[in-house]
Amino acid sequence: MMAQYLAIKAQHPDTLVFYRMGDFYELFYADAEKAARLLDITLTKRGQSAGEPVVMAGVPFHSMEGYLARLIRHGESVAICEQVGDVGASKGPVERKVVRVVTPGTLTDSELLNDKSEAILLAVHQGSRHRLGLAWLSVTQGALQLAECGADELESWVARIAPSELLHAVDVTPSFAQRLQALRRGGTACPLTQRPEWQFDAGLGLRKLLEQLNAATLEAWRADALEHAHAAAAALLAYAEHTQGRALSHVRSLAVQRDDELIDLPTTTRRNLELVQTLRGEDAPTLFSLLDTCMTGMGSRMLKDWLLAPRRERSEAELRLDAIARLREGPWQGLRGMLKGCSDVERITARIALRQVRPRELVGLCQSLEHAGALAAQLQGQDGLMGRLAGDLVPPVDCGSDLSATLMAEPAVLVRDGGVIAPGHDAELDELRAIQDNCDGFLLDLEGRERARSGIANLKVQFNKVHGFYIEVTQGQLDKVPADYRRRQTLKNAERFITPELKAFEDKALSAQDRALAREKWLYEQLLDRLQAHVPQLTRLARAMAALDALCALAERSLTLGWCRPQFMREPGIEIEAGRHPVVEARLAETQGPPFIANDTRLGPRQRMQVITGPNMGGKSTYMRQVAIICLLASMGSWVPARACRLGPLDAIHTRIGAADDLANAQSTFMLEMTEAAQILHAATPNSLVLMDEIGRGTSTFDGLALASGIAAHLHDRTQSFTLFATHYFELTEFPASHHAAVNVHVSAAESGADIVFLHEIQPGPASRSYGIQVARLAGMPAGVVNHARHALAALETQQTQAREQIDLFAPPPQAQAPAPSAVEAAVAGLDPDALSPREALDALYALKKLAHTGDTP
Ligand SMILES: Nc1ncnc2c1ncn2[C@@H]1O[C@H](COP(=O)(O)OP(=O)(O)OP(=O)(O)O)[C@@H](O)[C@H]1O
Repeated sequence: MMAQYLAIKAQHPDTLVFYRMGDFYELFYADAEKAARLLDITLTKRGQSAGEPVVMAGVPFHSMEGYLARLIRHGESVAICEQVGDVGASKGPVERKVVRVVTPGTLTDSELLNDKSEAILLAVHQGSRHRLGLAWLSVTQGALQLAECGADELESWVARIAPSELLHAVDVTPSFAQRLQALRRGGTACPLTQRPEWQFDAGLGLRKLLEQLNAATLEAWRADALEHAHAAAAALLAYAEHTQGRALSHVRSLAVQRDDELIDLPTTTRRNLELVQTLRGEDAPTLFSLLDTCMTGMGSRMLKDWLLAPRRERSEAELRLDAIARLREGPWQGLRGMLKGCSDVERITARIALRQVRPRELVGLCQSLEHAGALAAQLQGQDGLMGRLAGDLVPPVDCGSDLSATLMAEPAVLVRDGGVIAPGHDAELDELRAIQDNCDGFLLDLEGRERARSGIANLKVQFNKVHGFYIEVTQGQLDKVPADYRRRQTLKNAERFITPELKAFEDKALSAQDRALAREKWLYEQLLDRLQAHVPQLTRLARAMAALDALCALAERSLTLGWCRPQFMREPGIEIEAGRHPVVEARLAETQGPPFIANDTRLGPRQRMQVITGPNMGGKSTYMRQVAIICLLASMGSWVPARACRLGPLDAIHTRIGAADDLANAQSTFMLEMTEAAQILHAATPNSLVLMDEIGRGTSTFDGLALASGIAAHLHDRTQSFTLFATHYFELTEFPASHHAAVNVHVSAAESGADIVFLHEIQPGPASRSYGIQVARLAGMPAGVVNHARHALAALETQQTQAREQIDLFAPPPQAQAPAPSAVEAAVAGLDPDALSPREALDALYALKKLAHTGDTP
């Protein structure tokens, strides 16, 4: 057995092998030690192999899911090795095989997956000339995606794709290896899995893609020239198939992502805007947690996808806005009622294709198909997006009826336990089940008949596990035993017999159970075969259901939270009337705090930059974020928290807000701040929205102020992005005076005695002062400290007014002075070749040579 185990283990060196032995999965040696540590299970030693005791640890097969989930969370992969041969069929151990490999990126079990997010497997291929090929896939979604990018863009792509596992070739260049390690350290950490180099082969990838999509060329997807991505796809598909132990017949769609098609949302932006995670790394309250009132997991996943990958092109967003407008008018509540009981059709469909689906999931699918039919009927006659969804929601013909006719209404959890196939579906199964059910009746009947035949009144027909069925006759009655009784066993006071009739019954009854189980398994496989044909249509249906769910959630949000429909315009600009920050507003409402104060925003070609000043706690960050969030919501096709909103073209949202020390990457707060700012200055365009919050505060005042002014000038003059620039440097309020497209605004505050009241209103003009000391007082700073600070402030202010010298922070730097000519240059300039004799020319040449050598004047 150990030889068999070691042979299997050799094929899965980096994976924990769960080796099935009876009711347990056992792990051996290093695997056992690792599992014992991660799962807190007992390590034992048994027997000997090659002279050493065998170290092992096991988990019961029926609670495997829980253990698997914990291992996957630790980034481990597990190969599940089952007994596939018949016990006792051959000599030696039962044949065993790895039936599938569970890895973080290829999970399909509903118990192991988070229903609000996808497990995504990403393969990255290092191509030539610093280009990378990317291919990714969610096995449960069955949608392949390809992209190519520059090597330095890897991090932002990985952040956007958010993979659960990343594949790369064993041999990569040192610089690429460094990038991969940086990913591991960064916020986008995911397990890295190495695959053999030869699996990243472009030709192989192209062939596999064509096969998968059943197409002759990839032109229709504009993917035919993406060689690096083909290479990544080759490794991706090979690995996914390897883990599932079969081909992925449900993977039939392909999309190519080009970085100029999506609105760029760098990692920092996702983090700073708290789109799906708070700054502390929690799931709520975030923009997504506020938006997500979906009824199904697949709806939530689609909504998240819309939020994180908004398109620059607006036609799809317009369709969604139209659909939300329709839903608001009436049907959203009814539709949500129908969506409520629906199962995760998307994941169930993938599990059908992978033949891993469980009976109860299919019953769930059957009910969901009824709902889908009802939803389709409700949407009948609509045009636009809703019409498209209505078409896709029509269930495949006969699929539901087949499921309901084949399966019991409440089947057992696992097919191998039996009790899954409905009575009346299969005559043979019914007969086998009848034998089991009729057992008691038959025995009573036989007992009666035998008593009458033999005249033995206390004769009993019984069953035990060791001896099977028998007729028991007590000692005193043995002389009445009929001639066809055969002795089976002798006890002290009785004899046990068997008759040909009882023997025949025994054979039938005992085998009936096994045969019924085998028959059920076979019938279930037949059902799976029939369902394969419906997989493409079920996939479309699932996507439509998810989209409808997401749209209904957005319609509900827009009504409940009082949002408006945004308008897109061709001209550049961001115009928001009475905009609000939805998450801050919701939190204030929850805590019964003061109402949220709405603010207007008007940015356009003539007014591209707002320099925002005002007290701490005044609401600067909230205001800036709300503008970004409103732009993002509009771009994904959602209504927005405002009274009106008009939005011009948008290609990116960049943010530089606050600074958390990135100790893991050994970057100081200031270094990080400057790195992020530099990235923005390089990447932003006139169609980008840039939020800069208190840039420069991480260093000394003069350095900080000088840098902040330089950055503001660059954004204004060079990149010309739409910029919200919040600052505590009052000096920067002079910026708009010399920069035509910049204006001052401030968040208002009022003083009442020594206290300060925040009005949270954005008003034109610069703030008059900063109120830092009042805010500190509000925060509970000891009176002594506040008093000290007041005096110090007064002293500093007087000193500054006296010493103040008018410095023009924003004047362009003087041209660097042209360097003085070198000694050689000066000597050459003094020569007139026409006036030199050959001898003088030769002398001059020697002199120059010497000069160049010593740097001396001749
Ligand atoms: N428009 C608003 N209406 C009501 N309350 C608001 C508004 N804006 C901000 N607030 C409240 O004020 C708090 C502080 O806001 P915010 O963090 O935006 O201030 P800030 O000016 O950026 O402060 P700092 O300069 O210290 O970073 C918020 O948590 C919120 O509770």
